[in-house]
Parts: sequence; C-alpha cells; structure tokens
Amino acid sequence: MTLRLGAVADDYTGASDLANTLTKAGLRTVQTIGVPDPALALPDVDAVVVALKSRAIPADDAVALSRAACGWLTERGAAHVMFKVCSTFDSTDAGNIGPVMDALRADLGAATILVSPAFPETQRTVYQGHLFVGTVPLSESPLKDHPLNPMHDSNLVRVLARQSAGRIGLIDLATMEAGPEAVRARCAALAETGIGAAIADAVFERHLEVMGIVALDQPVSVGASGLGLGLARALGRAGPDRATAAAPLAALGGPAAILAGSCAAATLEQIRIAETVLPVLRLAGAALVTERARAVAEALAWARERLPHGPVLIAASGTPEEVAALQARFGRTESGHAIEQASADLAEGLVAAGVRRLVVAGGETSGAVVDRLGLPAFLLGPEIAAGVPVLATVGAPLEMRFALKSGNFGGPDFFARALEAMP
Ligand SMILES: Nc1ncnc2c1ncn2[C@@H]1O[C@H](COP(=O)(O)OP(=O)(O)OP(=O)(O)O)[C@@H](O)[C@H]1O
Ligand SMILES: O=C(O)[C@@H](O)C(=O)CO
Repeated sequence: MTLRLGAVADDYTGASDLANTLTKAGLRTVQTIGVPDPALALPDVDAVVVALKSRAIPADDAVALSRAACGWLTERGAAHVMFKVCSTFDSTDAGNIGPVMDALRADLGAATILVSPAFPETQRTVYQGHLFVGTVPLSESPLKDHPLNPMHDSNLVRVLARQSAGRIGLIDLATMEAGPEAVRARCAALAETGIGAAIADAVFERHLEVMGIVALDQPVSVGASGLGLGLARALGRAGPDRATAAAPLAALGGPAAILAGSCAAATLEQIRIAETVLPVLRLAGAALVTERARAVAEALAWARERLPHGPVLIAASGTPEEVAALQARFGRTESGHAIEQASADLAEGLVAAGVRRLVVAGGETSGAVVDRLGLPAFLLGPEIAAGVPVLATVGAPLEMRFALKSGNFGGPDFFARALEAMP
C-alpha cells in the first residue's frame, strides 16, 4: 500500500469527519485508532487517517503520539501529512496544536506551512486570521463554554503564537483569492523572515482548493476538514463532482443506542428533539462522578428493558450552568474524565446487551468509548450529516456500525437520521 495522503487527527470524531471528507472527494480512506498493530490487515486505500486522543492530554504526550503516527504514515509513502485539528481550533495556551505542529515541521523538514481550521460546509470561516462559527466570532460562539478548552480568543494568529515556539504569519483573504502563485509568494516572503507557519484565511470552497494546492508544496499542513477537501481535490486534480469512495455497507439490524457526552449547544438541542421520538435517560453528572458504578448499573438496567422495543438514548450532557457547577465541585479534568469513563462503561454494557449500532456524541466521549471497546479501525460508509459518516468496524471481533458525532455537528434531528442511515 502506497499512501497518497496521510493524516494524524487529534480526536476520533475529528478523524471520522476528515475521513468522510476525503472519501466524498474520491480517496479510498480508512480510519485507524492509533498506530495500527502490524497484524491488522488494512484494505488497500489512498489515505489513512490515524485517530489519536491527543487533544486534551499533556502536550509532550500529544507530541510523542503524533510523531509516531506521522512516522508510520511517511514510512507507507505519504509524501504529505495533514495534522487534523478541530474546526473550532479547540486547544489551550499549553497546546496541543502548536507543540505538535512544531514537532512535525521539524521532523519533516518543512519551510512555511499552512494552518487553517476553515470548513465552510459547517460554517467555520477564517477572515483576517479570525475564526467565525456561523455568524459570530469564535469567542462569542458556544465554544466559549466548552467543558475542556473554552475558547476566548478568535484571533488564531495570536492563539497559535501562544502555543508555538515560532512566530506565526497570516495569509489574508485577498492573497487566497488571488490564487496559488500569490499564496506561494507570500509563503516565500514569510519564510525569509523566519516565520514557519501561517494562518490561511478561507471563506469559500475555492479558497480551500487554493490552500490544498499550496499546502502540498510542504510535507505537512494543519487544519480541519476544509483543508482535507482542498488536499484531496489537489491530489486528485478532480472537481467537486468526483464520485464518493464510500463503501456500500450491509444492514446489520439488532438493537441500537445513542450515548451523548457532548455538552455542545447542537448536541443539547439534538437530545431535546430525540426525546420526542425515543426513550431518553438523562444522567446526573454528580452521580456519575461520585457513584459511577451504581449510576451506570441503573442506566443499563433502564436500557435493557427498552432495547427490545427500539433505540434508546443515554445522555450525561449538561447545560453550561450544570457543567460549571460540576466543575466547581470536582474540577474540570476530574469531572470530564469520570464522565468519559462512565460513558465507556455504558458502551461496554450496551454491547454486552446486544447493541451493534451505536451513535456517540462528543469527541472525548467517542475516544473513551472506542478505546474501551478495543476497536482497531473503521471503514467509511455513507455520510449522515456534514462531517459525520457511518463507520464500519475493521479487524474487530464484532461487526458493528458507529456514528461518532463531533459536538457541534448535525441538525436538530441528527440522532433519528443517524439511526436511519445505519439499518
Ligand atoms: N454534565 C456534565 N458536566 C460536566 N462535564 C460533562 C458533563 N457531561 C459530559 N461532560 C464532559 O464534557 C466533555 C465533552 O467533551 P466531548 O469532546 O465529548 O464533547 P464535545 O467537545 O462537544 O465534542 P467535540 O470535541 O467533538 O466537539 C467530556 O469530557 C465529558 O465527559
Ligand atoms: O473539525 C471539527 O469540528 C470536528 O471534526 C472535530 O474535530 C470536533 O471534535
């Protein structure tokens, strides 16, 4: 297998979002969970997205994991490696975007590289280095209340400069609009002043295409699915009408369930809408932290009673006020971690109860669930909503279908749509 593109993703939902974009653009793609075991038989693909759970761990650990994944990809022929980060640039002043970017640039000997979380399909646009989520700047969006990395600065040049050892430049929209040669000239000028990474503005797909073409000049780039689209188009030299490489997946049947650990505004609304069509159990955050075993056992008993009659949804998710109260009592990391582990316990219990189709909302939550179930890789099926595909297990003892939904992705009826898309 010689890869045309390699990617290292900092969480599992983000990885499936990128793998979905590459697949839709015609690249046969597989998502692996961490660096694959040599014994894992991977299908013949054009691109591999190595999913890490490295967004909210200590920066040194994120760097080590990302370097190992990048090395594995380049050994398999990937001449370009994309570091997939969140389209809302989820990070803190300690990292991990900057430290990982610095390490991959050094390992691969890159000059000035492009960095852009723009993903216009999900209303993430970048103008003058400022990230907009829909119509509002990042710092006024629901991301200001994120449980693990609240985003209070929309200026990504500033945000990345606080995380990186190097200085950060900007490639503004006028330059992106002027096309690849103008962007190349700007990169060369930045390189001369010792600037090794630049935030690239992008508002429309045509800017992503320019970004993809220029990004390939260097061995590494950093961004979200929009950059992935640009890279795939540049590699395939194909237009937007290129056929999807999604695998046709057979129906599995059997019980289905939804687990929500995301506290994003979109997820909270999706849970509210789901309540009108299926049984929903809302768990108390404090009970999950202090009496996890009992709370999980009760939730599983509730689910086992209902699963023979149809899908169920179990949600730990809380409102910003509830999250703040829980964190004030138990600490941010401690409460987040305890609830992620409770979600993993629930997933394990649901699979033991026969569930073979599972929807998980939240990146960290999905990471905890997928790790607990010991799943090595996923093949990409059809898209459910922008950034969320159906995933089929590869190399796992049990054949299962998953949808790993990024917190802010999907419309209000996402959960019903996801269940329909994975019969
Ligand atoms: N009621 C709650 N109170 C406090 N923290 C919670 C609560 N419910 C869930 N959490 C924690 O909030 C975090 C949510 O992060 P997660 O990455 O799963 O979702 P997200 O950030 O919305 O998704 P994404 O990263 O895909 O955008 C997890 O650590 C989860 O355990
Ligand atoms: O880019 C995004 O917004 C998502 O793929 C993601 O990474 C959220 O966790």
